[in-house]
Amino acid sequence: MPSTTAPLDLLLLPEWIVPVEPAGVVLREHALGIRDGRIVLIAPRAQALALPAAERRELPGTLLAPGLVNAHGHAAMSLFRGLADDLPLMTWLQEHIWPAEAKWVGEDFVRDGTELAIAEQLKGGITAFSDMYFFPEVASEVVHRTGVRAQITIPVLNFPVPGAHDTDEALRRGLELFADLRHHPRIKMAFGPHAPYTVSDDRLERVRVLAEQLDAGIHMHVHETAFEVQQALEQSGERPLARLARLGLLGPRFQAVHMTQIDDADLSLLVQHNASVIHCPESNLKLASGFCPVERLWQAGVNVAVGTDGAASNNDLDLLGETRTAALLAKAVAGSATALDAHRALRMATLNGARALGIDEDCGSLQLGKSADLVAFDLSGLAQQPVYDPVSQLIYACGRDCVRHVWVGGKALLEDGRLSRLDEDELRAKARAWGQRIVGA
Ligand SMILES: CSC[C@H]1O[C@@H](n2cnc3c(O)ncnc32)[C@H](O)[C@@H]1O
Ligand SMILES: [Zn+2]
Repeated sequence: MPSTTAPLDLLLLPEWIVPVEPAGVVLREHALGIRDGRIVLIAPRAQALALPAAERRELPGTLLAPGLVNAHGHAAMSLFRGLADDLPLMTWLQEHIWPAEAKWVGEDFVRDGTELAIAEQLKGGITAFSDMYFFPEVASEVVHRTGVRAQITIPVLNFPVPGAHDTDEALRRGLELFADLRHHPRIKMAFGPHAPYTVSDDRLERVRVLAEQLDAGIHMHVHETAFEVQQALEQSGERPLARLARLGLLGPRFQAVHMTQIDDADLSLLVQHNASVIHCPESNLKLASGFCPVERLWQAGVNVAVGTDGAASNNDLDLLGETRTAALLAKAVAGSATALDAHRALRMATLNGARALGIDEDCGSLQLGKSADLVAFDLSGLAQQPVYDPVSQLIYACGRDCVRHVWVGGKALLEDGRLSRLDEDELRAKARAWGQRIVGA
């Protein structure tokens, strides 16, 4: 337990604090204190100002919230942003993205692409993200170095992938990484079988056994399109989610990404196994994949988180914008304007994401003892006036330009909109050089 007497390292004095848990609360005239990277105080301003603190930071006009959690993405695909637009999923994947990955994805690509993605995400208020890509050892090194928090997944597919000739090699290397990072304070390893249509039963069974042994998450694209479900029914007579349930993969650690197709039996399986759904509305819209019935899931008690997917299908890593899209789309899909209100939308983008990734003991809400993973949004701009409900303003009237400061584990990674550990000019130059190589080839 944090000491109650030692001086605070940092006392933040924003206009509003939105802890997310308890739900619906907005604190005014309050302060948040940090010691040793953890939240140790949330108290009325006057009371907090009486306490000793190494640094006090007035944040007038800002809303302090938990850092956003991007629960699904392919970080290094930031270097493929805009490479193949306006195509349906399977054409996009099979005719454009997989050939490009076979040609370009190596350690340097993953290092540079992941750095670019982390920079973009921090500038958008994201303090934790899930990464489902290749060379996880390279991605995790970048996460370690840049100070952000992440779930890194081990790729599992039926065919060779960049960085692994086969599943044996991918799992062997992945397990080494699990062991190396077992006690890392900010990196959590998980398994990333790509999708039901690219991973065989025997491979899925190996993933299940290993995930059980290691108490690790399983992160997978599932029911992304109606075509995926239809094809599985034609080939085997079984829906993909039902197959995963039969193979024993579903459980509280299972993270089903997309789920645009949900019948009553699918919903029962998700509820029964306490699995999470990760909703990626903009990728689903752009690839015309379908609509995830978020309100129906929420009302049934399913944990729904939100993700951007990769920058090649979105085309940005803007979780605040994604959450706004999710809130608007949920109303259209449910046929009800009360679906996914602003407070629940923020919860989906923070605590639900942390819960899906199994890191909610550490982050996702502003509660005593949790890591100080925070974002300060500036609501003083003209486009945010007047402020009746700061959470409504955040979800419906703010863009990434409102993100002022970001802390992870109490360390400032974005200060006044500037990255403290990454050089933007260098990132821009590297990204442009990759773009020139890729289009010039
Ligand atoms: C080890 S998984 C990485 C693999 O997934 C591909 N990918 C990116 N976005 C999607 C998507 O929306 N559906 C299915 N597959 C996707 C990515 O290009 C990598 O090959
Ligand atoms: Zn994806």
